[in-house]
Amino acid sequence: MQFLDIREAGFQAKFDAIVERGEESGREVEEVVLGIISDVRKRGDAALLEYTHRFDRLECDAAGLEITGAEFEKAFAQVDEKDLAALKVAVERVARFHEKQKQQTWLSTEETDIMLGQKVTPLAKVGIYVPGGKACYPSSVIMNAVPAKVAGVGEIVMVVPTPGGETNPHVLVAAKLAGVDRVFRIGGAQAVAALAYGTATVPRVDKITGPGNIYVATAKKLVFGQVGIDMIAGPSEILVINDGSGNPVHIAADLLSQAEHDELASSVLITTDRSFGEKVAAEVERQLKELSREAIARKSWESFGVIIVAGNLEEAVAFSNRIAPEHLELAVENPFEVMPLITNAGAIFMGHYTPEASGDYLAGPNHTLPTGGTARFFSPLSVDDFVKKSSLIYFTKGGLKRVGEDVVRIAKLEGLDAHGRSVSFRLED
Ligand SMILES: NC(=O)c1ccc[n+]([C@@H]2O[C@H](COP(=O)([O-])OP(=O)(O)OC[C@H]3O[C@@H](n4cnc5c(N)ncnc54)[C@H](O)[C@@H]3O)[C@@H](O)[C@H]2O)c1
Ligand SMILES: N[C@H](CO)Cc1c[nH]c[nH+]1
Ligand SMILES: [Zn+2]
Repeated sequence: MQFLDIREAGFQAKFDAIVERGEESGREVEEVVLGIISDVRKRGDAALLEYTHRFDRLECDAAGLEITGAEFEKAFAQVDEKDLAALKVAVERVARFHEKQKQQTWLSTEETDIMLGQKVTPLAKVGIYVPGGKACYPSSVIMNAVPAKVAGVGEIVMVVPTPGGETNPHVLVAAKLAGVDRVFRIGGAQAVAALAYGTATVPRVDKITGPGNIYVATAKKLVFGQVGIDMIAGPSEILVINDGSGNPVHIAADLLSQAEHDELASSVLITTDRSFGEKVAAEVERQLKELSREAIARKSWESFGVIIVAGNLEEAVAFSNRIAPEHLELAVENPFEVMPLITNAGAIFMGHYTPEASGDYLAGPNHTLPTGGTARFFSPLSVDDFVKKSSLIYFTKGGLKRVGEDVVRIAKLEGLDAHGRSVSFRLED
């Protein structure tokens, strides 16, 4: 972990290194992932099975890649009643939030002789990636499938790695509750390639959404164009802005909540109070020892954990905006005063009683969020990701007469005669 002060010599260089976190290793991963994608594209199921064996230690034939009805039934029998109820609460709250995002087809009749609008069409087939390498994520099933369902997607195909062939029953139950149509036990870059290009067993989809580790995030970036993608949602990140108020025990727990996801996860605290920062640093050390995933969280904290002491809240906000974190906690006295100053963040958690984990599971907004500074231009996963829009244009004869001459004029400016004639012929009618 690095403990930095904005006023210390060399701060800027150290800060820039934080912002550029992982760029070097990113290039190496890209080479590996490119190889996997082109292999799956060329050899289909045969390559998919080989990589699944190599990375997930799962040996089966192509038919064995799809989860069967009997496996879903077994999963429901294994799940505790209270756990099932909690998953249902999450589905219900996430659905209620995403219902508000739904957009309708519209036609404007502002002009009596011209009608303009937008037709909203759900995607026919989407692939949702549910991570499963180092942890199981029933919550990611819900966060991806529910908005797809709300949007009216025709078919939802889910992929999830099952290391050692262990299928997590909560993941399967969540898939059923959220309305997933088919589930394949594959993961990593090979699963993304299979969904992008299709194999004899795995259907090709129109868009791939969902979070994953650096291999998954890189694969999605590389297949973009062949298939739609939602965003780059890679290793988790949290940044906490603090003004000295609140409880260091809580903030340490919040920082570790993201560190425990992945050795590549990053946790940053920017505080205006040095002694608060020191207390959080000590508390993180104490809490690390209590975690079942201590090894992962410790590696992440040692490599990408940072505590920064800022001169004031404005300074803290400016640095946060440059980092553009996936999750931003405003652990300050008046979060609603700070929130308008935030320009780059995937999700903003406000106040001392809104731990980031509330959003991971069931607050309602999506937990699939942009990472690696991409919150500068990406938004959280939403219903919008599962629809496409077509423009609607209708001219009456009068409408064309009213604006047609200007069309002809602009066509002339571009030297495109046929364009102009397609209008002028009609004007002569
Ligand atoms: N940004 C978000 O919205 C969000 C949400 C949830 C989780 N996450 C992140 O998702 C990730 C989940 O990671 P995970 O590892 O548990 O599961 P994962 O499913 O993302 O990755 C597992 C797969 O990675 C591939 N892989 C692992 N090592 C490899 C190697 N050396 N070469 C090639 N491929 C390799 C394998 O194919 C394996 O199946 C974490 O980084 C977590 O922070 C992000
Ligand atoms: N924090 C993750 C997004 O970066 C989402 C998640 C799922 N389960 C727990 N956390
Ligand atoms: Zn989390």
